[in-house]
Amino acid sequence: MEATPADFICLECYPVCDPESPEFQRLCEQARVALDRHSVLVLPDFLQPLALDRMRKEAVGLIPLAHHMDGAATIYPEREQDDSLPADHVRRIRFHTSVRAISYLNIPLASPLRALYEWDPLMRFVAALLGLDDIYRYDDIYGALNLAVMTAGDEFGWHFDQTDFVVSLVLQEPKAGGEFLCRHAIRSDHDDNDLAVRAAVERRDDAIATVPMKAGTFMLFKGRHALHCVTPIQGAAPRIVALLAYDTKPGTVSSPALHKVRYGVESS
Ligand SMILES: O=C(O)CCC(=O)C(=O)O
Ligand SMILES: [Fe+2]
Repeated sequence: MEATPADFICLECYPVCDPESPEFQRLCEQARVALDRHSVLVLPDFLQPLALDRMRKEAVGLIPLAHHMDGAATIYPEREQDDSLPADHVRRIRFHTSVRAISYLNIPLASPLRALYEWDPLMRFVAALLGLDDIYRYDDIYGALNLAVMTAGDEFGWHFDQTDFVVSLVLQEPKAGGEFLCRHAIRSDHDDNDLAVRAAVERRDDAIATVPMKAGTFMLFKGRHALHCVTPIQGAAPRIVALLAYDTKPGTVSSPALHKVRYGVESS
């Protein structure tokens, strides 16, 4: 029989289709505490080993379709640089990023990863973890679901996201490095909190969390207000992460500038 998305998940630990179960309720409580304290929830061994292997092999086969983003950007990649600020202002500092991205358009229709992203019970599970009645898949044909491949020396500079929530599924871990660092709720919609942001990027901040990105892990992250980066990859094995994006509003998409830099496409 053909596998369904439910078969891809370790249902014993993560009963995503059984919201009434005590384990589901316990996960929601764990999520509430983790997201409130750190903006990030980590569920290890979420993917079944067989599904993980299929998804990893598929991702490796798609690498030739990836766009290589290699450049420096500020922590607010969506904003125009403000030249009236001093040159060393934290909002003008550029951080290096090198990542190969495979867009949603390039993920085959029969892909198990696509099936999992487009499966409503997973989205309802993510909404429940967030304590929300409804969330929406990101409406971006390139970025809603994408694969990020990073090889030796690659890193992802400090930034904030343009989506409310992202689930990262780790398909392959590097030998070393490639850790996800994040600083919980450092800014709000009304306050950029530049002083605290500077302390974080200079690593003078005890509140920076380090997430171990082990293969099979599900990581739910609130990246719009939490500053984050990925440390340089070490070793021959690429770090491969699938990024599943969601938003509180329907119809949300990334900016043309982000499409250009991340996927190499003109979208306006
Ligand atoms: O690769 C990761 O773990 C996160 C990448 C990231 O922050 C992003 O794509 O915005
Ligand atoms: Fe990000």
